[in-house]
Amino acid sequence: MDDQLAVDAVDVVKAFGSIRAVDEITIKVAPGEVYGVLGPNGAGKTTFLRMLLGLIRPDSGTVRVFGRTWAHDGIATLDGVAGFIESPAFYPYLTGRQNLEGLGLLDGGARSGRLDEILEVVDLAGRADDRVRGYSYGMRQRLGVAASLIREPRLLVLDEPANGLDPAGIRDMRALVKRLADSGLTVLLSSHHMDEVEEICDNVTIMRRGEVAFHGAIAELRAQAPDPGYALATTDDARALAVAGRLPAVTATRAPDSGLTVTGPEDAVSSYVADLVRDGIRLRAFTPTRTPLEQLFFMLTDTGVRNEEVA
Ligand SMILES: Nc1ncnc2c1ncn2[C@@H]1O[C@H](COP(=O)(O)OP(=O)(O)OP(=O)(O)O)[C@@H](O)[C@H]1O
Repeated sequence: MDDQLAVDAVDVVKAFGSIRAVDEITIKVAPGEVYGVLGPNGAGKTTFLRMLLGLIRPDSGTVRVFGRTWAHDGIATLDGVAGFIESPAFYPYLTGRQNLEGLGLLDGGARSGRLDEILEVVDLAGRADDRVRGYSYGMRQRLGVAASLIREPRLLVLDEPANGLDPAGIRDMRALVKRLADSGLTVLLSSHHMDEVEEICDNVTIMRRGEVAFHGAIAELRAQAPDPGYALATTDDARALAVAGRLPAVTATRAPDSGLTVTGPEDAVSSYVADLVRDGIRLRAFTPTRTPLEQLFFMLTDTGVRNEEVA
């Protein structure tokens, strides 16, 4: 049964000196799913992905990819696996297509028409004959995905593919991963931003200092998320606090600098705002702080929980 899994990593440990970068991690990825490995800087995501790509070996535990292990199958473990760690490197003075042709030759030559298909999928067909020197960072990242696709993998491993991209670049990368998943490819990607993965991943593992802080479906994670939080500034914050005191579902506290931090279910917060307006208190600012999922992510990974009262 487990041979059917794209990734079946069990109790994997990897230490660098005294640092247990990956500490008994178990991750199982079914074929065809998009799986997210999330965590703040230094959580161990890249170390785990490097083990999947065969760049380093685990100290203990087993990493099976489509049923194969390094101990038993050696280099064949990587059949059907492709991806990149950090940013891919290309020859800037060659075009995107020439770079892919060169990489294709290293792999024994891509089949005829394959490069055109790939360039279409990564949305670079119109720029394929421009030099990479003129590509945006987002285009280079997509060319990196294109390079991985030459080998016609069944599993694509991407380390923080949206890192360093602007919002449009993030949107394009997300759309690309969705297209690849729709074509049946299994994708395992890492990220340190909840909002990058929540729309595209079926399941996630959230890592904290090498260990699993959460493991399961995004829907399950949503169910555990706290109420949303808002930054509020009014013409009379003292009275606004008093109004909140009358509403059991809403919590308002003074923010460290100025204004108030308000948390509560969306409906209750809407009623609170209506009460403020009715009492003649005007709003100067009312902005969401973090989405509930982001808030949960920060709580699970102990990284800078700003709104303690949400916990
Ligand atoms: N080759 C190495 N030698 C020594 N320590 C390492 C090595 N690779 C990783 N580490 C350490 O292992 C821990 C996990 O690092 P890793 O790069 O896997 O985290 P990450 O979650 O990918 O973080 P980031 O988002 O910053 O890439 C860190 O403390 C890191 O300093």
